[in-house]
Amino acid sequence: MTALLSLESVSKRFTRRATVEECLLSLLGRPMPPRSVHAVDQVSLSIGEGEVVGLVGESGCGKSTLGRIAAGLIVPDGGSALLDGRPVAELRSGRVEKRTTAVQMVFQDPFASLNPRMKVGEAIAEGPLAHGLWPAAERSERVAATLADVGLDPSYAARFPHQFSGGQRARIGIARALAMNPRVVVADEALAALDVSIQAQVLNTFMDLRARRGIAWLFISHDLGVVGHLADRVAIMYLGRIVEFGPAEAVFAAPAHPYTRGLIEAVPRLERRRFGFHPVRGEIPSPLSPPSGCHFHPRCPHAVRRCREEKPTPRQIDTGRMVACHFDLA
Ligand SMILES: Nc1ncnc2c1ncn2[C@@H]1O[C@H](COP(=O)(O)OP(=O)(O)OP(=O)(O)O)[C@@H](O)[C@H]1O
Repeated sequence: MTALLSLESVSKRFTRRATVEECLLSLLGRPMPPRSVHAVDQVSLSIGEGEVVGLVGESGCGKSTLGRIAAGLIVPDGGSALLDGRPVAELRSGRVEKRTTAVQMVFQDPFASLNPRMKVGEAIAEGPLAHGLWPAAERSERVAATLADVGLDPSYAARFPHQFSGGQRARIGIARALAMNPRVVVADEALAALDVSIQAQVLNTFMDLRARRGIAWLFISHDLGVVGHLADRVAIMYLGRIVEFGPAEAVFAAPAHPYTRGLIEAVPRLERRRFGFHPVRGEIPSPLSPPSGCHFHPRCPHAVRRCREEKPTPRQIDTGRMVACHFDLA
């Protein structure tokens, strides 16, 4: 499949300020803890037209940062994010000056960014009117059609944010993104706050939209079970790096990375045979001081000395499948 959106070896570091306590302790001779986080470390990923790619990993592994780079909201320190071969964001003095409207983002709580006094119809129309994507005269019809697209009654346009349930809010978040007529939507934990039954309904909306509108999705979640229902291909991320990537069915049927195996073992809802893999043990290490070599080695049941010393180079194991592990664990 030809890539519509491609991330090519993108990296992003964040530096935080030292706290007052850290400064005082350093005056007393205590070493300063690291202040720089390598949130995304040379990640390459592509999404084809109308494709759903799931991006999975534990909290803090860099999923949101990667999603924001894909949407042009964050400038990577290195590498590039391209839509149809063109940068998703134009920069001036290292800051985003202009970004494409063709990649939109949906967040876990889309209402956090909404003015509580603004009617939902106004909130949906705000972006497309500002970008000249809708003729002002067609505003009401366009809002109504967008609400209908996500399974909501067009009369909801006149209501205020607080009048909606969690599932409806999630749909309105999707509607705001759809109003921009995107080719790719980055959904960042868009279902995480919802009850399981509501999640299933909103998932159906995603699938329906994909079938009708041919939109590609980068679907970010810590929940492999949810991603398993939706994604064509899946990327597994661990401490800033993609450790496994491939067609979702193939990855779930025969996961090649010990971390993927551990995640699958931990998902009760996946209606798959149990593999007898080791569940992921221990806590995710601090991204401020990640382990040497393969970042996963302290939690890996197969780790040997080489894993502590050498960063695994991603390698192809099958058509369209990649794993970053020194060993063939099959
Ligand atoms: N603006 C920022 N400034 C400083 N550090 C940041 C910033 N944004 C993210 N980070 C750090 O980068 C790392 C990756 O964060 P990110 O939010 O991308 O991970 P995530 O996998 O999406 O986590 P979660 O699921 O908890 O949102 C974390 O250590 C986080 O603390």
